[in-house]
Amino acid sequence: MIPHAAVEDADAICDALRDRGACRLPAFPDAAATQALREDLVRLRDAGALAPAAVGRGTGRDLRAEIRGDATLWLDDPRAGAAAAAYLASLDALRIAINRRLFLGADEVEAHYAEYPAGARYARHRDRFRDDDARVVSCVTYLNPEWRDTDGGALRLALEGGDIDIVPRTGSIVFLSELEHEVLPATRERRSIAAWMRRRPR
Ligand SMILES: O=C(O)CCC(=O)C(=O)O
Ligand SMILES: [Fe+2]
Repeated sequence: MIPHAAVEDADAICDALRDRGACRLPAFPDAAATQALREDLVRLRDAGALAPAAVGRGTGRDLRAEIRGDATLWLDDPRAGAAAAAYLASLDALRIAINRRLFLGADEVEAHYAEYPAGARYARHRDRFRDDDARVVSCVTYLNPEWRDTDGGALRLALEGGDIDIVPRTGSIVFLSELEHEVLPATRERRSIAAWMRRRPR
């Protein structure tokens, strides 16, 4: 089991990150914000603003849908709506609260909308690159209120003691960016925000 916490309860979130490497935030963002984010993502998708995500970095960057099949847009893109700005602000407040307790040195947040078409996946990976330890905490927010357990698309997170599958319905999960995880294919479109608390490049 991954501990659950309210986004305001930074002590509980940090205890869970320290003890288990992960914490669920089932009510973050609230239902109205979730709806607004979902509508913003669908609007952007319909406007053709999402682009297929690449894997690797620098000269190793490549489009490989068999490894990673989502399409994304950064929330700080000028085309993103007011809901995206509000989400980034609440995530930054969470970053400050976590940083104060765990001394992670995370200076900023970054986040992108993601849409996985039916059948798309993201193979097992870490969000923290081998040659770059900028990302310290990952936060994934799900925008699929109507999701059924049988729709697939779980986030499979490798915790000490074994893998845990998270159903991508609503709410968020925060976890240490060094943990391995993967997105399993779903039978329908899967919408989310992937966000990171990171060290500023120096
Ligand atoms: O959508 C998810 O559940 C996880 C996405 C992910 O691992 C990533 O974008 O790095
Ligand atoms: Fe990831």
